[in-house]
Amino acid sequence: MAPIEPNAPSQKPAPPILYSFDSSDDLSKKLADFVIKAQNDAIERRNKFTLATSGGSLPKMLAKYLVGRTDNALRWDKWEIFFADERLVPLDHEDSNYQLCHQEFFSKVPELKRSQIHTIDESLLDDAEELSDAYEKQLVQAFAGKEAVRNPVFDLILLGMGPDGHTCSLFPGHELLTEQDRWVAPIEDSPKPPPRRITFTYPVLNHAHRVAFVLAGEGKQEMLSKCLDQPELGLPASRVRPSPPGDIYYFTDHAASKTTQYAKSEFKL
Ligand SMILES: O=C1O[C@H](COP(=O)(O)O)[C@@H](O)[C@H](O)[C@H]1O
Repeated sequence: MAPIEPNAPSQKPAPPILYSFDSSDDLSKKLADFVIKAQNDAIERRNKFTLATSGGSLPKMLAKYLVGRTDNALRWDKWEIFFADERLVPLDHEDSNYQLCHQEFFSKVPELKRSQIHTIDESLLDDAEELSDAYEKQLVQAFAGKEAVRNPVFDLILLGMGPDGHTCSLFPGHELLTEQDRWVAPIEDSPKPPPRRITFTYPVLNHAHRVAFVLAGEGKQEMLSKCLDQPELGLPASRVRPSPPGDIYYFTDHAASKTTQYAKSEFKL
């Protein structure tokens, strides 16, 4: 999608910043602080906060310290939420990333209006190409409006990582790893069920202001090490390297970060 606008000067992406916390509870607490900081920066810049979230283990950790706060830190009316990937099932299906986020998060925030949450068009479930294009149009409306832009610039994209190194629905060895034109692409042969999905592509992931992987537990150890210590393997997750001035963060607990040799940073906002 969307050519136009001159290319940004090519600079090297910033190296990943790795945070490791004592527990997944501590991780959730710091993640909430980080999201609030991203929200505040975005509102100051553009008076809205664009967030893309993933499914899997992320929504629960994300919601833990964002839901039910009493400090008025959250400006829910400024949020605009997208899905970094979605499964092509009805929105109330147990495999739907929207449904998972709704259960764990959105349903517990009455201030969030349904119109602030960009879901797939269920009437297009039979046609992955058309559904994907329609979702991309929602991004175009949110980020381009009347102007043409080369890429959307999310304030924050939150990602998970599967045991094969996939992120969003970008899987090892898949042709979508080289997609450079579309912002959103269909995939009908996902090795992880369900097979039919849509996913953000690297042009979206790598133009965000902030991208954060959120990884807890021993099950994430091997892939985290491979991504950070051996980027030359080219795993889908390790290819997420936002162009300057974007930054990439890894929020982990000690169980996940036990074996990586990559330098850990002290968490500060
Ligand atoms: O299939 C998917 O998997 C990834 C990773 O999930 P996790 O349970 O290992 O955290 C997830 O980020 C993605 O949104 C989802 O569709």
